Amino acid sequence: MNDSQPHFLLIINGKSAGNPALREAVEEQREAGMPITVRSTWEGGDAALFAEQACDMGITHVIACGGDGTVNEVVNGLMRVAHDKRPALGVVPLGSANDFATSTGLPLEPGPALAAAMTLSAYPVDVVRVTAEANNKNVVKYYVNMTTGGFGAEITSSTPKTLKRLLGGGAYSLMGALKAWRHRSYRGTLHWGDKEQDISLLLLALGNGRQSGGGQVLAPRAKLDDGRLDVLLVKDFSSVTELPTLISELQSFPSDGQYVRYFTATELTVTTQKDDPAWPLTLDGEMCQYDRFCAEVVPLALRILLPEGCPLLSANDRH
Ligand SMILES: Nc1ncnc2c1ncn2[C@@H]1O[C@H](COP(=O)(O)OP(=O)(O)OP(=O)(O)O)[C@@H](O)[C@H]1O
Repeated sequence: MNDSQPHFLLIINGKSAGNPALREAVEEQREAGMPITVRSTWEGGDAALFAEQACDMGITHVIACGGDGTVNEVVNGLMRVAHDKRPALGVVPLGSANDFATSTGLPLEPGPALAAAMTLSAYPVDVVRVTAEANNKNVVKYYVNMTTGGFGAEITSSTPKTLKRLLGGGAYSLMGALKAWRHRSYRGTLHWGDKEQDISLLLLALGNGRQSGGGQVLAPRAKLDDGRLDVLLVKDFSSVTELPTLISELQSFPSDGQYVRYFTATELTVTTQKDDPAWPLTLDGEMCQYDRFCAEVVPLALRILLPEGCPLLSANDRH
C-alpha cells in the first residue's frame, strides 16, 4: 500500500446518501483535489462487501459514513482483507448514537468529519473477534467498540438514552424500568485466563472502546490499542434496597465490588445457563443472540484515522 498517494472510498449508508451536508463536503474535497470514490449501500451486508472489495480498487482509506452499525459492517469487511493489504478506516458519523466517533473525539458534523478523515493519521488499534455457534454454524464477527449483553443490550437497542436517564434518576426509576422490561437474570458461566465464574448478571459489557447505547460509558478505562478487553460485570440484585450500592458502584467501577466487577482480559468466553434463553447481545449496536460465545482481542489489527489527542490511545494515557 502506498500511503503517499491516498485514494479514499466513502461507504455511505444508503439512508444517508442524500445528506446535503455530506454531498457538499464531498464536492468541496474533490474540488480541493482529493481522490474520492463513493459507494452507497442498498441493504445490510453491502458496507462489508464494499469494504472487502476496496483494496482491489487501489483504495488506501475506507471512510464509513453512517452510524455505529455501518462502522461495524465496514470493520467486518476490512477484517476479511489480508493484514498487509488492509486499508485504513475513517469515520464520518451519520447515525443516531455515533458512540465510536463521540468517544474518540472525532468531529460529529459531516463537513469537519470528512475534512478530518482526509488529514488525520492512522493509528493501529485492536479489534475484537467474536466466535459463536448459531443454528449449527460457526459464526465469526468482529467489533471495534463494544459488546453489551443482558439488560444493557435490551435497553440500549430499544431506547439509546434510556439507561443514562435511569441511572441518573436513581434507584426507584431503575427499579420501575426493570419491572417494565420484565427484567430477568442472565445466568451463565464466564471463563477468562485461568478463571471461571458462575454468575447471575444484570448486564455485561466487553469494551475495546468506552461507550455504547448513545453515551453509556460502560468501560471508562478502555484503550483501543492496549491488547485488552475491559470487562464490566453488573451482578443481579433481588431487592430495591440493594440498588443504591449498585448505582454507586457504577460510578466508580471497582475491580471487585458487591455488584460491579471491572477487570481486563485478552479473551472471555460466555456460556449461558442450559435451558435459559440465550442472552441478548449488541455488537457495536447490532443485535444478536448466542448460547455460547468467545470474545478475543486481535491486537493492532486495523489502522483507524483518529485525532492525535484521542483519549482512547495508549500514547495519550494520563493515568
Ligand atoms: N440503503 C439502506 N437503507 C436503510 N437501511 C440500510 C441501508 N443500507 C444498510 N442499512 C442498514 O442500516 C443499518 C446500520 O445503520 P447505521 O448504523 O448506519 O445507522 P443508525 O442505526 O441510525 O446508527 P446508530 O447505530 O449510531 O444509532 C444496518 O443494519 C444496515 O442493514
